[in-house]
Amino acid sequence: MVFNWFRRQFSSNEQAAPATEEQSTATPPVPEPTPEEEQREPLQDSADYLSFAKAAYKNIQQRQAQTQSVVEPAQDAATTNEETSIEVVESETTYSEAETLPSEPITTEDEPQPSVVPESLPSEPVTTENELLISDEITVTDATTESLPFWARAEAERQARLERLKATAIEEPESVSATAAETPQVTDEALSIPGLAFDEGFLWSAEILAAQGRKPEDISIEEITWLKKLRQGLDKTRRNIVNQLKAIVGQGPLNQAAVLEIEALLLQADVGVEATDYVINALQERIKQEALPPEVAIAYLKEILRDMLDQPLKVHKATFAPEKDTLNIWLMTGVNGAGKTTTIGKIAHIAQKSGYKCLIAAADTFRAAAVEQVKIWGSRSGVDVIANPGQNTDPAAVVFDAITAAQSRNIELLLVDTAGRLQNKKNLMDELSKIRRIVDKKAPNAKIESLLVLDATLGQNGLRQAEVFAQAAQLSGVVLTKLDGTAKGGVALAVVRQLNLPIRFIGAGEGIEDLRPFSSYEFVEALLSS
Ligand SMILES: Nc1nc2c(ncn2[C@@H]2O[C@H](COP(=O)(O)OP(=O)(O)OP(=O)(O)O)[C@@H](O)[C@H]2O)c(=O)[nH]1
Repeated sequence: MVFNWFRRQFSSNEQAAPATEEQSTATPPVPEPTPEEEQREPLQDSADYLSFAKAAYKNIQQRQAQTQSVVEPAQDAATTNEETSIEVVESETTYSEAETLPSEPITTEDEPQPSVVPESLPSEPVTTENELLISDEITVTDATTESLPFWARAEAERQARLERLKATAIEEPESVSATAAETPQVTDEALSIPGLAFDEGFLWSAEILAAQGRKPEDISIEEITWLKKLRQGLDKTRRNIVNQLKAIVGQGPLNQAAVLEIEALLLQADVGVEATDYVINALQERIKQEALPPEVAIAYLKEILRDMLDQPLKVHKATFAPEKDTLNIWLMTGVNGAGKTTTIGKIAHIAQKSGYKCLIAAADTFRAAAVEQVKIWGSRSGVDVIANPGQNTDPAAVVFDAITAAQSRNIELLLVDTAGRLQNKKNLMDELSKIRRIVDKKAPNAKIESLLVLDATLGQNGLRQAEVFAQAAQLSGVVLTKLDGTAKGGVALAVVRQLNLPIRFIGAGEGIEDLRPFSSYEFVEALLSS
């Protein structure tokens, strides 16, 4: 099964067979609600959301069952970090701008087949009739929960819902299982697909996807897994600011004193002065018009944060995906330790799984260890690496060889790991602009992107570094890494506000699956969710 992360669309025909070029080319961009979806009544209350989650869960179970019957279970090497054998092409070119560039392509081995990795498969056969027998109606919250502020009430309702889920076992209708009589009493385990429990995280993730107009049958296990990881990754930030924020907002109509408390909280979360001023001014403008009850205040705050995160998309293109059947070259910049190499491995992994032919250029030749590290990530993601064996060799030569190899192999996405040292701005700028000149000369028709990899745990310090790169590298976006490692996830707002660059991907863990395309809606919901 190919899930195209860059398009966030899971089309049923891909389910039948690995996505072909045409299918994955045909997959529509990130799901804008279709006309019928726009007409569809938005889900109203938690009963709707529960039905949606139940339908989504059942669909995932059915897809797993179909996959199980078609494909032998296969370990996803990338997720078990087993290293698959890949080709490391040693590039011998020495390159100076004075010389004419060598023309003949490098001889290449057969392209290793991209690993189509079926998802991990459930153990027990699952049938289509399996119904999660959960009472659809949600019991009206009792008096105790009524007295809670709205966000705590939602939590209490969710807990009640979860208890209800646990209390109602799945009963296999007689027709479904010949051995129904011997079927042991269904326990909690039946409520979960291996690796995907029907739990609070699932319900929250399904709600987020439903609110974006998705249909239950479109929900994929990959998206649910990522949303759960994103929310978990933002736990530190949420605990740090959100509970205080909701306590402030929950006291009643938002007033001037509360707004000042919010200002202190945002600064504490590394949102930065510029972004904080923007949020506070927007809130103050709004409370001049009307006193905001808690749930309205939180909803309005979410809207302000989303608008701020989407601001750069007025200048930069909204969707960020490699163009199919053409050479895309993504230059990855950032200081050492920001997570560049890890990010290259993660992007290579989702590119492979999304049906793109990918190649990596190890052009950060300053440290031999950095080249070795890129090779390790290449083997984890099953993507070949073009590297130069020499110590401290010319990065431009590696880029040249990598483009030659990419062109001869019809590669669609070439990821270039560039130097990250900030020894001084001039050297950095010279090196990056030289690489850019080669790319423009050697691959004039390629789609070029230049991404800054930024360590979220550095907070405002990271931003000062980012400003140097922003001048040197003609950046078209940011990859924000280590969100799981900081209580200052607010730095995402500062990045966007101060650099006016869109966040394109976020990293929330050291594993190869811990990076996904950025969605402002999902980020803000994970940040402010109860
Ligand atoms: N917790 C967490 N750790 C991360 C994340 N991304 C990268 N790391 C870790 O950060 C450290 C640095 O990552 P690298 O990819 O080596 O950083 P780099 O920018 O390539 O640094 P150099 O290799 O020195 O150029 C490694 O230990 C990674 O495992 C993330 O999203 N979360």
